[in-house]
Amino acid sequence: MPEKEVFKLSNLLKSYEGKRALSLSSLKIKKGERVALIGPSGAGKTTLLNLMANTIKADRGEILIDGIPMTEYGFGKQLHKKMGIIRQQFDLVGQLAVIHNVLAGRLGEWGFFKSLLSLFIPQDEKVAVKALKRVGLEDRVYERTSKLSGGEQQRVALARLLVQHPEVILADEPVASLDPARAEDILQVLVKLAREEEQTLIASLHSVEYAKKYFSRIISLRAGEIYFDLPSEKVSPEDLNNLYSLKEMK
Ligand SMILES: Nc1ncnc2c1ncn2[C@@H]1O[C@H](COP(=O)(O)OP(=O)(O)OP(=O)(O)O)[C@@H](O)[C@H]1O
Repeated sequence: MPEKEVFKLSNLLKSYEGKRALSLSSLKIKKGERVALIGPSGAGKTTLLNLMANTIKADRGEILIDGIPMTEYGFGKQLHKKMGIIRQQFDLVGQLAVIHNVLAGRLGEWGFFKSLLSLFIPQDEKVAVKALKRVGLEDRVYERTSKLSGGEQQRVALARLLVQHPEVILADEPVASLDPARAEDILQVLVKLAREEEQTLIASLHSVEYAKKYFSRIISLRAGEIYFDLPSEKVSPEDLNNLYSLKEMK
């Protein structure tokens, strides 16, 4: 049986002020794949993730999610159920208790009043506590989020993802702002959770070492185009040298 494609991108073009940021003819990502996006600064990694998350629009081309055009999903609950996003800035509200930030993963499903009520009496508390247990923060549930370290805050963002339980996780530089030990720790948790939940994971990373260690497929971008797209174990030092060399840059 053929494996199911979560993403099928064709003839995509995105420019900013007339300058091409990303152009790709075809890209398919299968359900359950763990894909790392690598490449020099400005190569188009964030642009690609934002297009996949529907937070920006392409100038032309088509994105199919589970065979259905992105445009048919709109910005509603359906897409929220499908995709979760995690960024290096964590996108947490520091003044709120940890539990409220975790339960923000439910906002896409809750109506306005339930969301508002939850700020006073946390709704689905058990679900949030369970998620916090899985990321090792069960003793910080009611603490103010800003009091947590960067690594702990990123774990809160992971617990929020667990509560949201999307089919696909798009992670934009999820560990860039952490020190190397914490970065690896968070990446390990992220990959483990995605594997356990059978989620598709697509993450942009600056560390080639982590890309090779934790991801099965590496897509490299350079100057807005796919430079190579290979199983991790097939990526050679020469591929990487060429990818990051300054000489041939367009
Ligand atoms: N909002 C914007 N307005 C104008 N140009 C933009 C905008 N966002 C991105 N760009 C340009 O598009 C190109 C691709 O940027 P993008 O952020 O996708 O790269 P990246 O690979 O994620 O880089 P980095 O690793 O530094 O985060 C760059 O030339 C960038 O300057």
